[in-house]
Amino acid sequence: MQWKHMCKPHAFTVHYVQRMKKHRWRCKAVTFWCSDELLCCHWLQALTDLLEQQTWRPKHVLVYINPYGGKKKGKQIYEKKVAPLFSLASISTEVLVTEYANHARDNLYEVNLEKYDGIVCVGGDGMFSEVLHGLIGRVQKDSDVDQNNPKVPLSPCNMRIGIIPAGSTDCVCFATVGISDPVTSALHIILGDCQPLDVSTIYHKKAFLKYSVSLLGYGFYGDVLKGSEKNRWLGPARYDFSGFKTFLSHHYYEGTVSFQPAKWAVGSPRDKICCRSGCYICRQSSKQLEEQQRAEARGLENNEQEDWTTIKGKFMAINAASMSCACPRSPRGLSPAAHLADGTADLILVRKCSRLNFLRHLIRHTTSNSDQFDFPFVDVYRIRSFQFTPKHFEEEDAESTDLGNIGKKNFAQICTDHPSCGCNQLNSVWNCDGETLEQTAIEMRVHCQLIKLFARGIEESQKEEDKNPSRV
Ligand SMILES: Nc1ncnc2c1ncn2[C@@H]1O[C@H](COP(=O)(O)OP(=O)(O)OP(=O)(O)O)[C@@H](O)[C@H]1O
Ligand SMILES: CCCCCCCCCCCCC/C=C/[C@@H](O)[C@H](CO)NC(C)=O
Ligand SMILES: [Ca+2]
Repeated sequence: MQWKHMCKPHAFTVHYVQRMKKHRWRCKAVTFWCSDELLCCHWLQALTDLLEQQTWRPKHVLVYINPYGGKKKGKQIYEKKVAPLFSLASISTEVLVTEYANHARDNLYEVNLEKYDGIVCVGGDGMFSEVLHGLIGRVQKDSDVDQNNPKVPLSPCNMRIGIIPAGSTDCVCFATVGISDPVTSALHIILGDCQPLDVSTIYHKKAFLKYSVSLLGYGFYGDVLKGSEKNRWLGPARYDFSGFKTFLSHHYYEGTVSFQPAKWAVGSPRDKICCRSGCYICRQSSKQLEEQQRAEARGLENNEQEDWTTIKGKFMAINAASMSCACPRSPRGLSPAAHLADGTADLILVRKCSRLNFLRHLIRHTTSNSDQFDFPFVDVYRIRSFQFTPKHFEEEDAESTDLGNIGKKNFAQICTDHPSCGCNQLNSVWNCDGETLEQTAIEMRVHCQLIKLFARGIEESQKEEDKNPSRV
């Protein structure tokens, strides 16, 4: 609210949020005036009191800006579009423009977090991942939890993170707000929205590697990312360029995938029930998971023995999506019915197939509305954890004494399987929320609602509500 000197004697202006098309929000203003000063003051006091009752709204936030993400406009976006809204909403800020990669992550280990009501991250998925690692790591350190020990439950983070999209894909922002738009995201922060989010931990030989909230992808999306890093100068277009090249190279990778299905989960990857604000599936699944964990703690169920499913094969892509992974390039996402806060991920296995078939699958998950899983070479499972071991790793483990032989044997296998393309690529890399992982043999486990964002999930559109009137 703001006092204004106007031609009328007494007036005040109320700024409010207006919903526009496609989940975009804008800030609008309406000015009230009257000739009675006392009445005007009463109104103003009543509104101020109401605002003060909204204790979930942040008052002081810590802002990290990556000046090099996306089109390198992070600083400009923040100064022109976000800072004026924060000041209008009386949110005070401390701003750190990062000077090197991992600056924000390292800073989060040192800073006095008690001073802040939230953290704001201006950048893309990579920058968000930095902040995520800094915050989760810091909370574990403060609560004496060893994040490197896969058996210890992690402490949840109550400090919310807001994402101002200024990257190339901005998948986490898009999938939690419904649009990549800095003003909309700033308004969600100002209103103090809260969206819990699942976080996956990734280990190599039981040693902690990374956290992930969106895509953990091997094969196609690993190769797209690896190729794109060489062409960072192309900005966001580097993904399309690398995507095209990766598609032409048509590699597949051999290995073994084992996973634990999320038996308690309500919903399945092909039920077409998308995660929306106040999602019923997330609420029910997280409740069931809590019950299951209590039973496990009492020793009624032994999760270590619980049935693992194992699939050996040749894969074009292995994608674990902890959320839909919707983004402007894939508006429904890699797994449209995956949920933000249900404690599960959708594991998508795309087995070796022809180029044409792979293209059909790609087109379905990037542009068309048809079911991308409706192919005989694609399988999808809702899981709580999974492991992947590439074929050569299994062999290396078995014959670790004779490395020369393994090299020859693997090269021979690739050449006979792939006579025409002459490829010699044994392994892909993992794409972990847009960062590459060095290790290929990994284990992933989902932690239900480990962090919270300043968001509310994607709001149901009128069309969706008409289709699913009784959902929420
Ligand atoms: N000052 C800096 N100099 C160099 N790199 C930085 C700096 N600050 C952050 N980074 C790193 O830049 C990387 C990419 O940033 P960001 O995610 O913002 O953009 P992007 O990669 O273009 O977008 P997306 O991840 O959405 O595809 C991150 O991994 C982050 O760690
Ligand atoms: C035949 C051409 C195909 C082009 C494919 C282009 C890429 C499509 C992008 C969909 C990605 C959705 C998953 C999001 C992943 C993000 O975590 C990550 C980092 O921002 N982005 C990418 C592209 O890996
Ligand atoms: Ca999930």
